[in-house]
Amino acid sequence: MNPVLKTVSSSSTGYFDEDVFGRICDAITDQGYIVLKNALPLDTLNHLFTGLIDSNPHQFDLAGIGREQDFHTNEFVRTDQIQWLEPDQPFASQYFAWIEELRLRLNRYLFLGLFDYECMFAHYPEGAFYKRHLDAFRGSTNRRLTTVLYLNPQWNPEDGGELLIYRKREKTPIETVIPEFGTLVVFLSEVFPHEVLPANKSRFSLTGWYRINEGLVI
Ligand SMILES: O=C(O)CCC(=O)C(=O)O
Ligand SMILES: [Fe+2]
Repeated sequence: MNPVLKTVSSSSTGYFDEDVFGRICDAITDQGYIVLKNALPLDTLNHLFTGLIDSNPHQFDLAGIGREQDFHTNEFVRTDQIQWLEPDQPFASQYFAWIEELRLRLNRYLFLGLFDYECMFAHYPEGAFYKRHLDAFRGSTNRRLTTVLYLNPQWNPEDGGELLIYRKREKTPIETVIPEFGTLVVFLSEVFPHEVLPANKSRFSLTGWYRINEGLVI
């Protein structure tokens, strides 16, 4: 093997950067979250972006709060639109392979017991927002780890749309994330309140959750 490639392992769909997985596992252990630029291969990002721009905007539904019987929309809390992603969509296969590899590492090193993963494209039209919230839904604790991947080429700081991450009961954010193409955020879903500020143009993210295998706690 080429020594330059020694920290890179291959999969059926591409190459995994061991260093990136190690940094995510370390950060989740030490501080519960991480913000990383260019964590995923460019090829994987480009496939997702192609899938996103090919998708029919009418397939985006107004996002709701809560799940199943608890589901309702509330324009005072969030005004984004969403579309769930399925693993059998070809443009998403590399992404799901990467996510699965990360799941295995997190379980191996952190014993998180992550069982599966669900994700959605979210479209925030100009002016859309999502007020401060926690991702673990009321009545359910099975979302354990959140991932947010941004797919906005040529995003400038003055375009707004930042993700603010807080510690519970604190008003000053610990992180202000600019939603630039390729930036990935991973955090413990029940631990970090966060919010999306309005942007002055369309903003796209791919948000997902690793879940543990627990039933609803009602
Ligand atoms: O798009 C983002 O920056 C975060 C979205 C979010 O918090 C959510 O969908 O729960
Ligand atoms: Fe969220």
